[in-house]
Amino acid sequence: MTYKNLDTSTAFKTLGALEASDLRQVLNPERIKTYQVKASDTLMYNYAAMPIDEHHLSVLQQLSDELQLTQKYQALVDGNVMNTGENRLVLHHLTRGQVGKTVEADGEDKGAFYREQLSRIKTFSDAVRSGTIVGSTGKRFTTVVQIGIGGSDLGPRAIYLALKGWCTREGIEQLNAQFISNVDPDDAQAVIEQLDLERTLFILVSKSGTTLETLTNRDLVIEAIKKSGITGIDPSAHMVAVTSKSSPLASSSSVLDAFFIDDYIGGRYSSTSAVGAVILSLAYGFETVQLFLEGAHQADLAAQSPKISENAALLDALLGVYLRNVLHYPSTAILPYSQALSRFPAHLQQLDMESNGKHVNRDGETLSYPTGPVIFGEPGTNGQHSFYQLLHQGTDIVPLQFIGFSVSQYEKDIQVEGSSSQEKLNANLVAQIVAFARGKDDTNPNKQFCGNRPSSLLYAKQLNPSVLGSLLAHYENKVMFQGFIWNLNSFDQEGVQLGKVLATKVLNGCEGDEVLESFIGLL
Ligand SMILES: O=P(O)(O)OC[C@H]1O[C@](O)(CO)[C@@H](O)[C@@H]1O
Repeated sequence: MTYKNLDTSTAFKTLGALEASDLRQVLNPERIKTYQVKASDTLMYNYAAMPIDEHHLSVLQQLSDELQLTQKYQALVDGNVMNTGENRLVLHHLTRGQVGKTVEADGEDKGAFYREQLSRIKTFSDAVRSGTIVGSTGKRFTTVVQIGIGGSDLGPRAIYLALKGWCTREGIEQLNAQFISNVDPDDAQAVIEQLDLERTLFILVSKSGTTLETLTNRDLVIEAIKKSGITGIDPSAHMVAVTSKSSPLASSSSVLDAFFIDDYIGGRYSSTSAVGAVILSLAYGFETVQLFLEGAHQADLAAQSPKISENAALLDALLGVYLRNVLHYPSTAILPYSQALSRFPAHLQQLDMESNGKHVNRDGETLSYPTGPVIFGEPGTNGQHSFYQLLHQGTDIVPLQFIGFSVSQYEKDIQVEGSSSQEKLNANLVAQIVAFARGKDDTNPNKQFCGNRPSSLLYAKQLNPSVLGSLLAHYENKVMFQGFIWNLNSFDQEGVQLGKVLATKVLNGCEGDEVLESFIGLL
């Protein structure tokens, strides 16, 4: 297998010479029906509103073949060292099923290790949910609070919120879940204020076991429990850990139990490991976790096909690179028309920007082309009343990724003026795609919409655990393929270190406790 920079590729040069399709002209019903690929059995990727035609597609296929993108994916799932910066395997796919070969590392079968953790999570969460395991004062747990940051917060929080409505309508018994992430003491305090501590189980999540924010928040919570004045309450009976076996947390005796991941699961790729599974299983039950993992596994299997006509993640990745490196668009907006996905753009922000926000290739050589775009987003229709003005009429073109569902989660809706709220939501979704693509002429330049603004659509019937799993894995695989295309290592994050080092310097007494004083003191 060969690794090479994008700008040395023959197919990329051919791609650059093609003229982009004009979306004001090309969007038609036939194209909408045919320009789509299954991301899994339940999730579709539609690219009718992308500025490309059959010619571009055939060159994108050549680009994929030339850069051996699916072979690289196969190498990854087969257990090769793909995180070259940290000399690690990349195994998050194994947390939801077997895509490649059996992987042996650290003297064990890694698939068996992740399955064993899942089985322990099932046993533990069943016991908590049934009341077999109770708090230190004998009361049943009704609330779980995840303490973690970055990948130990964003993905789990996004998936928890994404499934609440579905689980409620299904009648699934639920434990309430809350999250503490920021080292800002107000974040923890706002959560603690609302808790019945006797009925609360904290989940301390840190792969490294050394993250300053998480350890500080743990201590803050322990202090709050100790100071609560509740007779007989024991903080260690109200806390479990999710960490790696080599972390300092693993040997801590001050937790009720510990569940493990390892160095081969990157934080932003850890939602389907114990990092996401513990809270999801406690809150919604293990069956919900299983459905979620199966959906993710389906998308992983679909990502193996070398044909872009069968591989939505691969095609989404290639089209994203076309927009970024040929049309030079610097950002991408994620626009879920689903309130349940309110934190999903924030998760994708970390996934994409921490993975592919790199300026050197996997061999450490400086790249001469742009890599990962800036990612941002909000659910529709809220975003429409906020930043869509710039998207429609601003001077930058921002590619858009819409996400939509036919049926709401609670399935409770009313008709107002002849339509339901869900119909209004989806009417807005498709109206936006057409408005961005086609624009509108007007004699008043202020009311002119230039159009020709690209978008794609991921859609399914309803946001359920399996669809959510597919959606999550689709994006993980898209980001991975883009990393291969740009010849990056998408699995380390050295860019977050410098700020941590300088903050520690300030804390170690470098200078002052006022913001400006410490700022000057660092120079
Ligand atoms: O799970 P940990 O080790 O506490 O790390 C939390 C987060 O910190 C980061 O390393 C960035 O600082 C992320 O990649 C990670 O998700």
